[in-house]
Amino acid sequence: MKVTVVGAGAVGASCAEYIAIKDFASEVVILDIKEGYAEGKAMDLMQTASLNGFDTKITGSTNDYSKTADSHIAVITSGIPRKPGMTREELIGINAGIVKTVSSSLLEHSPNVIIIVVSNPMDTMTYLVHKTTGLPKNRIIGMGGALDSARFKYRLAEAMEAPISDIDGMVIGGHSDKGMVPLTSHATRNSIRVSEFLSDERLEQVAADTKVGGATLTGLLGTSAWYAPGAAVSALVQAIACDQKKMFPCSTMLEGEYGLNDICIGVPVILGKNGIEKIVDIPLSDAEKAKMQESAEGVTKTNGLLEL
Ligand SMILES: NC(=O)c1ccc[n+]([C@@H]2O[C@H](COP(=O)([O-])OP(=O)(O)OC[C@H]3O[C@@H](n4cnc5c(N)ncnc54)[C@H](O)[C@@H]3O)[C@@H](O)[C@H]2O)c1
Ligand SMILES: O=C(O)C[C@H](O)C(=O)O
Repeated sequence: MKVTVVGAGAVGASCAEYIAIKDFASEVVILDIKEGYAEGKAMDLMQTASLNGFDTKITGSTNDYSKTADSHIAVITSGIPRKPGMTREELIGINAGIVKTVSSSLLEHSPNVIIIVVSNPMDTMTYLVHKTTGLPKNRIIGMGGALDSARFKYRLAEAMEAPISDIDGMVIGGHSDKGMVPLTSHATRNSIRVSEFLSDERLEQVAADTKVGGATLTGLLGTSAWYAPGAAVSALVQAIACDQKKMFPCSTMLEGEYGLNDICIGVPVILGKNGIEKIVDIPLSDAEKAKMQESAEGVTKTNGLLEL
């Protein structure tokens, strides 16, 4: 199983590291446009192999896509991250051009590849890859919901003073400060609804903190986060590579599901060897439906900025 990670920056390197440590891929190619950068990251990571006990071969490439040939899965992390005070949507001007060029270069050398889009604004970048590559929808996956759900579980565990392994919960909707829809009424601690443990006010605070999870970290770090994003991407890559049939919220092209059409937005999907093998269309409460609709309007507005 060969995996390519485009962008050797913070998220790309973190994701390559987690993939290697889990040791399920035979090869990870990291590619970056910056001369020598991907080669350097690959060499540094390879020098952790004997310490961390993995056999995955990691190689680097300065913009030479022939080295990515016949990849099964490719992750696009190339592009600029936001700075404190910015929204993800503000990145569209630079990142759209990068994502368009990168996806077409990947496909030249790996016509059967499954693409995971990470660059922001992620839902719109996922839509762009659909519109410009014409790939079947199961092979284009936007990563956002897996990360947002991990942050939701972190905030729930914090509020309940519970171990995170006790918590289950999911965030759907757009991967944006305003567009996320944490499914608070479905979240549980060992199958008991979290509303049994937390007041409505505390749950609202958890949801609010979850939605600005990325912005909070950007404020603290001066650039956006990478450990949890890298871990979230590696979980999706593993689900596909190992045909796990695991469910994650991912940005996918909707054709009527959740009452939405011609939009990529986060909903639960089953991931296996074919990429997105099923969209799980769960019933939402009226309040959740309204939030999902509002989120979709935000994503559609950003999609309107694309030059297609
Ligand atoms: N979807 C998510 O949940 C999520 C999470 C975290 C970050 N992100 C996004 O991921 C992107 C990367 O974030 P980061 O922190 O790793 O940024 P970074 O600046 O650390 O790394 C980006 C890398 O992309 C490279 N690059 C730029 N243009 C390229 C091209 N045409 N081809 C190949 N490489 C190119 C740069 O040289 C750089 O090394 C940002 O857009 C960020 O907003 C998304
Ligand atoms: O917050 C960002 O801009 C990066 C990413 O989307 C995140 O949620 O960490």
